[in-house]
Order: sequence, then structure tokens, then C-alpha cells
Amino acid sequence: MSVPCPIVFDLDGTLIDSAPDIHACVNTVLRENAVTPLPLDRVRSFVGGGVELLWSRIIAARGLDPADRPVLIAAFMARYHDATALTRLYPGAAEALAALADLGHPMGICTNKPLAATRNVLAHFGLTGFFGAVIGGDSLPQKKPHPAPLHATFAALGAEDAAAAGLFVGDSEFDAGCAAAASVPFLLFTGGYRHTPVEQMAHEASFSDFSQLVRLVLEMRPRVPAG
Ligand SMILES: O=C(O)COP(=O)(O)O
Ligand SMILES: [Mg+2]
Repeated sequence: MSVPCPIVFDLDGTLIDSAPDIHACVNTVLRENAVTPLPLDRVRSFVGGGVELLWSRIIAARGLDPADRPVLIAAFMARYHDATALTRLYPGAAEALAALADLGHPMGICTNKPLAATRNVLAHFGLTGFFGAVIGGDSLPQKKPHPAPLHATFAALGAEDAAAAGLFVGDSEFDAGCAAAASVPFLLFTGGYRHTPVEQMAHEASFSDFSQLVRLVLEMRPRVPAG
């Protein structure tokens, strides 16, 4: 049989719905600074490019002083690094990961979320053992949509030739751009935090429910008997 392909997953908006925790941490910091809180939809629309971009958008939305950015980010990170109480796994995500692991797929995480917060949320949901490589938003100088984090995740899985063999599963424009820049086929989870209509995003296939994922992977990477 052919070797099961490596699969790299995005995290926020793909495996987990973490926007409610991000929203709560943001609003705690805003309240502490006597700034009007932001609605959940607004904060969710700011997620995808990492913590620095999140706060650039919050500062622009609330007309805050950009000079306060480092202090605001530090106050946010003190809460965010272990914030899991309001975060939920998307239905069927854990079952799909287990099924793909049972089929022998090496799996990794490539997220713009900071690494400490990533490791804490993976541990919280009992997912750590599924992933042979975890690259966070602060693991490298570059973040998605730069291709470097995705290349690094596949390399850490021992899959240097990821472009030919691997798959990247994500929810956002940052993921689609990263996959294209890295020449890795992209599976779009349509239930996450994207802004762009599905048909306007570059992707090889899409799914709206994790019960569809294993079949999709097997269709995209059929196991052909060797020889
Ligand atoms: O934290 C973010 O802004 C985005 O994280 P993600 O790359 O897992 O979607
Ligand atoms: Mg995402």
C-alpha cells in the first residue's frame, strides 16, 4: 500500500471555535483600559493573522493609541495563553483526527496562534498526541500566509516533499494564501472564520462537517497497491 499522506491542520476556526475565549480576553483588557468592549462577531472577524494583527485591528476599531500596543498585547497574553473555558472543538473534529491517525496519517498543526496557547488548548482537549509537529505564530519570524511555517511543519513531520504528497486543512484567507505560496493542496473547512465566499477562495476541496473529512482525504489521496 502507498504511505498515508501527511496532513497539517490550522487550529483557530478549523479544529476549535476559540473566538469566544479570544473575545473574552480582548474585552477584559479593553475594560481595564476604560475602552468600550467589542462584540463577538467583530473580534471573530479580526482573528486569523495572529495576536499582533488582532490588536492592530482592535486599536484601529476603537481609535486607541498605537503606542499602547505592546502593553495591551502583554495584558492580553497574560490571559490568553491558557484561556480554554469558552473554546469548543468543532463537532466531529476529534473523531476525524482519531480516524486519520488510525489510518496512519502523520499530522501536524500550523497556526498563527502563539505556541504556548496552542499547546495549552491542544492539551486541554486531549489532542496533543495526534500531532508530530506543532508550529505556532511565534515559532518562526514569518506567519501565514507566508509559506515558511507550513514548510516547517511538514519538515518537522519528516515530509520534505509536502507539495507533492501532503494536504493542508484550514479555514481562512491566511491559510489559503499560505497553501498556495507553499504549493500544498488546500482543504477548506467552510465553518470557520473566513470573510471571502467559498467560491472566491483558492482550494482543492471544501467541507462543512468533519464527518466528511476522512472520505475526502481518501478520495484526494487514494491508496493504490504498490507495484
Ligand atoms: O490566532 C490567530 O489569529 C489565528 O490562528 P489560526 O492560524 O489557528 O487560525
Ligand atoms: Mg484559522
